[in-house]
Amino acid sequence: MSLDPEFAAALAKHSMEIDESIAIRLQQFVQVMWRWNEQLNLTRHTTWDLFVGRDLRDCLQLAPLLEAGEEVLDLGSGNGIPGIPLSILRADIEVSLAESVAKRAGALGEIVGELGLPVPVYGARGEDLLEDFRFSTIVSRAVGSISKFCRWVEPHWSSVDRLLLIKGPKWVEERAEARHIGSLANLQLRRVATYPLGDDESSEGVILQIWPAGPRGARFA
Ligand SMILES: C[S@@+](CC[C@H](N)C(=O)[O-])C[C@H]1O[C@@H](n2cnc3c(N)ncnc32)[C@H](O)[C@@H]1O
Repeated sequence: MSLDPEFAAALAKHSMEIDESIAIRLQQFVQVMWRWNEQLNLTRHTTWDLFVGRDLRDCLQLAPLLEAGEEVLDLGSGNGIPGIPLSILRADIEVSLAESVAKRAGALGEIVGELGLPVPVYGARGEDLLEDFRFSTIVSRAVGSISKFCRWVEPHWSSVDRLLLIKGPKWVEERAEARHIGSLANLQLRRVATYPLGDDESSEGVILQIWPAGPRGARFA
């Protein structure tokens, strides 16, 4: 398989340099996911420019924040973003996907199967998985507000070290709300990446790291 010229053009337009073998794996993912998108509502990003400018941009910002050997859960994976690109970009981490809508989880299982990726897919609410499984990092995009995440994970901090949440410009209001209602008590929050979103240079994406205050979270402080 060779690189689709429109994908190559979008990568060049957004100044992203990616090893060709990795780009081809990403292309396979997108093509299979877009096929499933004809039956299920998985994404509105159905051009290479939107995939690269929005989805891949977020994944490329997230990937270097993970350490080798991490066990990562993508909570609310939906169309597989960020979890599937992450597993392609970082073969040295273990990625699992949680998706609560059964049809979408089924499609994700078919997608990772077709791509031959070692990525377990759980048709379940991500927070419920924390009863039985441990993950070093939960990653997530477009699933819930900061306070909602804090509430979901609050009983399970013994099963996860930190959250890395991909957020758009509304993160500041979400943080204010979370502080106001006390969701961030006993937690630390730090912005660990900031980057321009798409063509709109005035709009920023961020990645927020949230972890327990005190000795347990000392290595992130
Ligand atoms: C808007 S989509 C986002 C999909 C993808 N992460 C993205 O960024 O494009 C949110 C997905 O999260 C799923 N979801 C919401 N709450 C969840 C939870 N607690 N556990 C697992 N999946 C959840 C929804 O079913 C939906 O498929």
